[in-house]
Amino acid sequence: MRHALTIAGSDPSGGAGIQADLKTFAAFGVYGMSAITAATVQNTCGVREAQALKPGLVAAQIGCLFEDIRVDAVKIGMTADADVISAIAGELRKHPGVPVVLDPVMVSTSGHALLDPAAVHALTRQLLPLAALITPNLPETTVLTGREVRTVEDMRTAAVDLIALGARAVVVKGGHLDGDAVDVFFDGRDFLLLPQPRVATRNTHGTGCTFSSAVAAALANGKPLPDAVRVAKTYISEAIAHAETLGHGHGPVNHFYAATFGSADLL
Ligand SMILES: Nc1ncnc2c1ncn2[C@@H]1O[C@H](COP(=O)(O)OP(=O)(O)O)[C@@H](O)[C@H]1O
Ligand SMILES: Cc1ncc(COP(=O)(O)OP(=O)(O)O)c(N)n1
Repeated sequence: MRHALTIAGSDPSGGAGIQADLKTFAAFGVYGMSAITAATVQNTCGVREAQALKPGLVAAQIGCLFEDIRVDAVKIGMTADADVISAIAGELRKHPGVPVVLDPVMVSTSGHALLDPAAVHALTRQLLPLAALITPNLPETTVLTGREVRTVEDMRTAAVDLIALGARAVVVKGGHLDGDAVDVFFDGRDFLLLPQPRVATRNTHGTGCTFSSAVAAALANGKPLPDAVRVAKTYISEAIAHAETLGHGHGPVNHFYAATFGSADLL
């Protein structure tokens, strides 16, 4: 069995953050571990509060897992602030062979900051170079590149900018586009467009977390990066298409459906 580690914030409602990541790892038959960066108070209606853990505690969680259990892939989600980012980078630099998927989580759908805006520089300088793949959504791509991104053509241009910034490969996610949900993969050489019809649903809580942890799980299972991205896109598309309404706001996606009746290519 392969093993993956998520370094992310906790979502007590179970739709996003480490809870979504661990559900995704299980769907891919991957043993999941977690290092918590922050506690949030949130439900399907939004994030009310978030508090970062002490950086030393974040580093200690990561360190003690690597000491004990082989880690085949890492996913990074909410990093909260610059000190936590330095702590994560310090630990991951000790394990350069492990593929890292960085989801540069900045703001929740409900508009609550999940990353101190002053920490964007630390994220770009310290975490981006460690990542095999980064997976920004459109607003995060704008923050990282300074470029307004509205169309698939803008996404391609921004992907080139992100490689120039030091990313090894990127998926610019198109969940915030008008029209189809097209994601753009670029590894500095080849582009891969991942189109899917937009599902008309409110239940999109945790879609970015689920997508990035699906890529990490597929990498842990030994898939090459482009295949990992393709299977992750299939997984999130199935999980969104079959999401059931839960709570009063944006409900979670359906991991059970995607794992059981979705792509046969997860393992
Ligand atoms: N309504 C939707 N229908 C189909 N796919 C979607 C929908 N919303 C998001 N996606 C897909 O979910 C994944 C996460 O994208 P996005 O919502 O942009 O991330 P984030 O949650 O980080 O904002 C991407 O693959 C995106 O294309
Ligand atoms: C703890 C925690 N981490 C990340 C998010 C954001 O989740 P994401 O999948 O990027 O998008 P939305 O759910 O905000 O659409 C979160 N809410 N909580």
